[in-house]
Amino acid sequence: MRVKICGITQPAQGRAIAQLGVSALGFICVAASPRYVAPAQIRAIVEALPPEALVDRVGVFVDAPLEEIQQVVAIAQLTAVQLHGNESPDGCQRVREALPHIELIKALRVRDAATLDLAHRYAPHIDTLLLDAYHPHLYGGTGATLDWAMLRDFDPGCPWLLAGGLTPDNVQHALRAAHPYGIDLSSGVERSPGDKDLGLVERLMGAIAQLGRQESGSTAQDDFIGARSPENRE
Ligand SMILES: O=C(O)c1ccccc1N[C@@H]1O[C@H](COP(=O)(O)O)[C@@H](O)[C@H]1O
Repeated sequence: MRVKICGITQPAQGRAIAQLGVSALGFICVAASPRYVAPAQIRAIVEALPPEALVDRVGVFVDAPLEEIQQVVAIAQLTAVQLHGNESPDGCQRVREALPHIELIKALRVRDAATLDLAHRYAPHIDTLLLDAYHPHLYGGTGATLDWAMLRDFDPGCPWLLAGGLTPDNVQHALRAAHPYGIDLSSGVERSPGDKDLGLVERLMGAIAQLGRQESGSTAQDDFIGARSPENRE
């Protein structure tokens, strides 16, 4: 199970969260968000990560120009880009061609079942799909949940991440209902926007490991936690 914790703003918290065994850290590159971090600050967080922590570094953008995305990737040493706005499949393809070695994640904000039908149009142009809850005024980090039952058989044709209002308390319920290859959390593991609660991240990892043990009948958590970006582009 790939676990991405998004909205990291502080080097010490990025480092501590990486040491808890998450697969990816997310950085909000959207100036209007209370979780915004400037590229130089992301770089400082990345440089503070323990060298042994193999953690993906994801920049989150909303309808940003390609040149801006390229600049931030270079300055901040990102390994992945998450497009969280109204980017089209063609727009995703342009980012993919400009940044061929960077994982491309496209977020769809799910308003109803019709949004899920769009997924197949994106799959050929991206590495990973992410489903977040729809909010009329905000792009993300809202804490609103999806209808997980609707996602029971969801298969977009590429790996997908479940986001939207996940917490240590509801993650097992969500993962029994839907079957993503990974999850993404922001507000469910923080004290206030951008200030992560390490205790909640620890509880989250415990809840996922417990579910993995229950489902496999094993005592090892490694099979269930820790997958990094999909190697599906060769
Ligand atoms: O977190 C933000 O402020 C944000 C701003 C703009 C686009 C995306 C943003 N966050 C993404 O929101 C989802 C889920 O958040 P939550 O767990 O419901 O709080 C996650 O994918 C973040 O990357």
